[in-house]
Amino acid sequence: MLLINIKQLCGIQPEGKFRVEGAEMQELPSIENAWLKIEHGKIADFGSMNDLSAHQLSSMVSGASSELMDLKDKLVLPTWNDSHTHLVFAASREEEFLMKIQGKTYEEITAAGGGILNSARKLANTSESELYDSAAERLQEVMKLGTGAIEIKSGYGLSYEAELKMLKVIRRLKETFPLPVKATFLGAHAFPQEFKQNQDAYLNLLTEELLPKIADEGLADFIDAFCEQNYFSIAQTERIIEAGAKYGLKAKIHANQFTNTGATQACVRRGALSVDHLEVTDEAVIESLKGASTIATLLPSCSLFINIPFANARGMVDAGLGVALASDFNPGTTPSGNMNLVVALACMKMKMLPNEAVNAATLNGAYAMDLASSHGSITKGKQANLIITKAIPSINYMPYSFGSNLIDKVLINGKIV
Ligand SMILES: N=CN[C@@H](CCC(=O)O)C(=O)O
Ligand SMILES: [Zn+2]
Repeated sequence: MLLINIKQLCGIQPEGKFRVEGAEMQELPSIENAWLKIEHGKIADFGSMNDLSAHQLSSMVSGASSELMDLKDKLVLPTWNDSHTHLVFAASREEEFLMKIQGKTYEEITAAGGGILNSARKLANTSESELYDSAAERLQEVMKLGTGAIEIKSGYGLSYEAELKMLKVIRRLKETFPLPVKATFLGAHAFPQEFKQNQDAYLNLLTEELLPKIADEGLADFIDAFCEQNYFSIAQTERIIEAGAKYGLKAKIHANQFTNTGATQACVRRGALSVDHLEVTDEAVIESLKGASTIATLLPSCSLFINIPFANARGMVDAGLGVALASDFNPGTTPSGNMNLVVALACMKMKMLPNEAVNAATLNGAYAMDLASSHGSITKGKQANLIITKAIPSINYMPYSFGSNLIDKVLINGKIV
């Protein structure tokens, strides 16, 4: 396939560049009036139309005659890489939405029988095939909205059987969809009612029974815990991280969503791949991330939906950190997997410049899923997972015109989805 007359080819990075940080995030290296060639699902080559002689162009075009796209006035960029979702769930929770509109907080809704345990009750009575069908529908929808790689967590099972059921659904999504799907084991999402007074027994179930089984069947790529007051303490989270590490699972941890009690610092010390949320932070949190391999993953749609602070993206990037953006798609705090909205919110509510937000949602999102060697930028040899926009004036127009769908086509491995 050959794409020609691309108004702007955005997000070009050299091989070996796996994330962008600090001031570098403002750069979105691009070529105007570009071409790009796809072979075997990968980016084979690209360049400026201006550097092609008429002869070179005509021989390239005749070689690619089967699939030639003339993209005058359209932009091409890497697909969004959504590194934090809970896309497998049994049912929506719009009853909680009404409580929220009436002024109840997330904690109050949870205390009234909502929250994660509400989703777990619903999932316990839903079959694997029903779960697969609804998740597949959501995944198809977000792919069309530009998502070209995704992480999906368990965590609405909270029992031996139901956690495995969720992870098997994710495995089937991996097998049936063309985009990379990374599975994260989030058994430590909330304590089931029967373990509330015996938390150690639940941790034993997770680390001594479930983890060996999950590792044996290759059902997870990462491990996660909800490190928060009334959920998992720092010590419990550390135990989860260490247990995962024994089986080669890197940690991606829910941290600093509602309180700032040292969760991020503990995860950085233990070499987590990412710390996610970070709505409530201070200078010490930012300081702990400097020079770390751990990336901060920010979820602005969650802040919008449950009305909590937006993460201090500006402070983080100005301090030299790299940040990733993700959707947090889940039925409770973020019933949307639309990464275009995430990018727009990052600009409107977190003071990120459009170039920074695009980098955060593409290359840095890939980094947060260990996918940056194959995804996240326009680089020869990477997978041709690309967004082709409609005719728009500039990349800035994407977050600016936040209510419109500006995507014309999405290519995954060079094929239109
Ligand atoms: N904070 C923890 N987990 C989810 C919400 C889970 C739920 O309410 O169902 C989140 O990332 O926001
Ligand atoms: Zn989450």
